[in-house]
Amino acid sequence: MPTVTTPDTETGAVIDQRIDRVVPLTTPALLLHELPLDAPLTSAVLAGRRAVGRVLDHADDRLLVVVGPCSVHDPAAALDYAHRLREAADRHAEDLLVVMRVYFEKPRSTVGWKGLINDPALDGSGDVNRGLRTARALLLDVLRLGLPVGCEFLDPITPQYIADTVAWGAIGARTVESQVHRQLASGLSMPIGMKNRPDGSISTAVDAIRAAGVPHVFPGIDVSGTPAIMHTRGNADGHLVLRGGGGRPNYDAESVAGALDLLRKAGLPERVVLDASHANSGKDHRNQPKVAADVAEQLAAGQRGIVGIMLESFLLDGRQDLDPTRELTYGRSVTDACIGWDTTADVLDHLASAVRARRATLPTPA
Ligand SMILES: O=C[C@H](O)[C@H](O)COP(=O)(O)O
Ligand SMILES: C=C(OP(=O)(O)O)C(=O)O
Repeated sequence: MPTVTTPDTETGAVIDQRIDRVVPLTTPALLLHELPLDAPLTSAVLAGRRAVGRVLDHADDRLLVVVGPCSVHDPAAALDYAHRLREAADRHAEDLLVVMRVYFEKPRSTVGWKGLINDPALDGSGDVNRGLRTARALLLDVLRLGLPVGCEFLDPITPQYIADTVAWGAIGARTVESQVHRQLASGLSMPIGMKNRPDGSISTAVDAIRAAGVPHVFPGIDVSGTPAIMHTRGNADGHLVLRGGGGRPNYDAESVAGALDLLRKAGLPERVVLDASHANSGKDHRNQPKVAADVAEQLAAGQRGIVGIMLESFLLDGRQDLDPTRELTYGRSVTDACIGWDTTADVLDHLASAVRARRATLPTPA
């Protein structure tokens, strides 16, 4: 055995020179014990994942709709939103598979609020223990309402605390090239959407789907919170999410055809989810219905490669700044601008009728 030498830390001059303080983090097992996924909810999550998988595999001709706030900052408002979404999801169940966006981790271009898990008090105090508890409690509440949930996985540790509740996951535009995130996706139990890079590169996301599709070995934590070597099986349900980038949208028919061609050449299933927000809307929420209308037109024309759409939507339209000196407006996003509820309901109606039109283009079974 080689001798393990540790640096001389007697003077405290070697390690943690830029760590201000260290606070104990609860373990995943403790949180799962406190807020368990009971048997009916477990069945609901499994059913949600299967349903998403069937849409991705074209075994179900509905459209996956991942819709909800850009970020959750107020669990009460998110649950209020979930009640409305649940009604709409039921109404459109024949045509749309609605998954609620319940996003707790925000990747920032530079700096900014990093989401409810990181900072549940919205004031920079960073009470991650409270953030994880609040996030998990809300996820269970949304599941109890009967909605599958979707979220972005950003931190490689947090999935052990919440991933059991999630039916659809995303690796975001800023991390899609990261080996850490591709490895993580290879071990996640739900279908994972890989977003194209912020500069518009689609091939990076295609590479990510391929990388996450195979087994990996990497250091992580197990459910007890113990450091562990994770041996993954690979995620066969990886798929591309087009969100625009490099100053250009990529939801249009020509971009979709190009992306499907890229997937085919890479030997991957030809399927895309179109994000109506982010660079596809130029970050202006008023453009999201226009993007959705274009997507609806492509669906009605018979485009089967489009398996889903993402919408950033909340109770009220637009966005507001986090300002400690002012009370926040209830139901309005504190990150990207969202479409409000009434617009969302119209967009869902429009998409559902486009799915029916696409269905009508199918040859009638003999
Ligand atoms: O979806 C949310 C934002 O687009 C993402 O977190 C980046 O935001 P930022 O560019 O404002 O930091
Ligand atoms: C951050 C997000 O998107 P993107 O990674 O496409 O910027 C998001 O969907 O919240």
